[in-house]
Amino acid sequence: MRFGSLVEGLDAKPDTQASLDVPVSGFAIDNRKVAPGTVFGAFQGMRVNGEDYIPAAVQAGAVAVVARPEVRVEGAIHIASDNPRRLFAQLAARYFAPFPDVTVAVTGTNGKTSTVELARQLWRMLGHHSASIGTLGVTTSVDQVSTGLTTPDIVTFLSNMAGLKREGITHAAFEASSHGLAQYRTEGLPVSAAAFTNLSRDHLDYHGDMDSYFEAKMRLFDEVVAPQGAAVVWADDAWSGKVLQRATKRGLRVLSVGVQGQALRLANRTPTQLGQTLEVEVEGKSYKVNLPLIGAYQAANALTAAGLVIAGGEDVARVLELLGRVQPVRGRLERAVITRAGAPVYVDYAHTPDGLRAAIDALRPHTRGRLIALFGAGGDRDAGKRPQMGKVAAELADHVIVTDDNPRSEEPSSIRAAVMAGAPGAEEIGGRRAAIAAAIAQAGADDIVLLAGKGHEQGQIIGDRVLPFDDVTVARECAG
Ligand SMILES: CC(=O)N[C@H]1[C@@H](OP(=O)(O)OP(=O)(O)OC[C@H]2O[C@@H](n3ccc(=O)[nH]c3=O)[C@H](O)[C@@H]2O)O[C@H](CO)[C@@H](O)[C@@H]1O[C@H](C)C(=O)N[C@@H](C)C(=O)N[C@H](CCC(=O)O)C(=O)O
Ligand SMILES: Nc1ncnc2c1ncn2[C@@H]1O[C@H](COP(=O)(O)OP(=O)(O)OP(=O)(O)O)[C@@H](O)[C@H]1O
Ligand SMILES: N[C@H](CCC[C@H](N)C(=O)O)C(=O)O
Ligand SMILES: [Mg+2]
Repeated sequence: MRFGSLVEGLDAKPDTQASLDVPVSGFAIDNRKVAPGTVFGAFQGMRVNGEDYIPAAVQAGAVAVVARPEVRVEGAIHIASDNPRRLFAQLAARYFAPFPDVTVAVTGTNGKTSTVELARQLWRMLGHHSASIGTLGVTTSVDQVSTGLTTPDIVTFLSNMAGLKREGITHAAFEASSHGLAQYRTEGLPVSAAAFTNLSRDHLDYHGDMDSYFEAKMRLFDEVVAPQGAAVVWADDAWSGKVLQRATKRGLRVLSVGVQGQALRLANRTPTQLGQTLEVEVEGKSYKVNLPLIGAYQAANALTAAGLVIAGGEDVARVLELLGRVQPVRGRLERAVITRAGAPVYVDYAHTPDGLRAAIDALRPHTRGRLIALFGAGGDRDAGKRPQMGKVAAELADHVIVTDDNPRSEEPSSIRAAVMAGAPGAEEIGGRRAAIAAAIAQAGADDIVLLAGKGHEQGQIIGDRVLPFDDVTVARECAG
């Protein structure tokens, strides 16, 4: 592919008279990944300034550099833009195309992974070749490959999407995290529908305040989803009204979902032993759904996923019926083991105050005795959420154990202290294995144990080392 054809028609200003007729062999945002023929995106980051690596990228063979107009580029074409991340995404998308025919995105503080995974499963049961991209990696019905981040960088994202298309995937759902949206990591390809799950405290270390965090997420509806696209909005969140306004203003086809939803109205929800029964009203008709997942939050994610699939033209009755056959999502209210005493141990990815509330609320109807909640808070992440997580747990659980969850570069005991400050009466046990062992030893026959915060994660990040750690395995070992 020639660079000139990639730039054609885009609002891009090559500041050179040199020929644009050069072959392009790839795209990179990290100079260490530049090979001869690469287009390099030079962006100002949080940690370092990618513009400083332009000479190294050119040295390594970059043929063009996408960067701000004021930046100096020598020895390669300079494609200048005031928003280089966006332009880079547009160029890269042209290079990597084609993509799966139907692509949908999910944003929100909690529920993205569950929603994209359930959408993938629904499509598969409808007979489509489907995939999801997010925290669990790239998932198809035959494969799961981890990418490290929820929203991978733009080059990984677009090349993964193109790779899926080559494998025959026609339907793909991806998570759009607020970091990813702010950094244009998931742009360029046509997105036919976007969903909003909820908004609550997280990531304020990066976004500053809730309004900026909300705005970052709204780029999905304002800019990323296609102009003729659909917005699926969980209607029962405090921020939903604002999202609905934005989506309507953009002229999107709006499907609101939930107790206050108009398109899919949740008229009733009754927990059963292994799941829940939902009564859903659509265009005046009532449908009964036997969802084999527990928890109000998973009902919300399941209906949001159904909304995305229905927005793509699938039959309502069929989609709602298929919700009765979905599989659990890895690490989201996953039952790891039943202890010798008879207490079920659940692993969940709750890592925010709201997530913890949702996880505890989900388990409460299934608890006859005490609900024992164990969790920690991540290091080098939003510190303000720590006492709030403590407070939610202390209020809603019968016993709280505060332990470690990826301390990263921080001192584990100070993270625990910050959580403990919000959780009067909690027990502090450093070292996650010892804490899990203690929780399991304390649980009686009627009790239930919640291990929150790590879900599917396979490691404990201490300093810059990742030690193998899996809550499900450790729970089984401690219960054995
Ligand atoms: C805060 C954050 O989101 N950082 C991500 C972001 O960094 P950044 O743009 O600020 O980049 P930077 O490291 O300052 O570097 C600036 C530029 O210089 C380039 N560079 C850098 C060094 C070098 O030697 N050569 C070079 O070219 C980099 O590729 C980058 O383009 O872009 C980098 C490249 O893609 C990511 O690796 C990095 O993720 C870091 C590791 C991270 O921990 N991110 C987390 C917070 C994250 O993104 N989480 C979200 C949300 C999870 C959730 O939903 O809860 C996620 O989507 O996973
Ligand atoms: N709809 C929801 N409402 C409230 N809490 C939820 C909801 N969905 C999930 N949660 C809580 O958040 C946790 C993470 O869920 P999930 O992985 O689906 O979210 P996510 O948005 O992908 O998270 P991340 O930001 O880490 O990628 C769950 O384990 C649960 O505790
Ligand atoms: N995607 C989230 C996951 C947090 C999970 C928790 N285990 C932690 O490490 O804080 C983040 O990077 O903030
Ligand atoms: Mg996720």
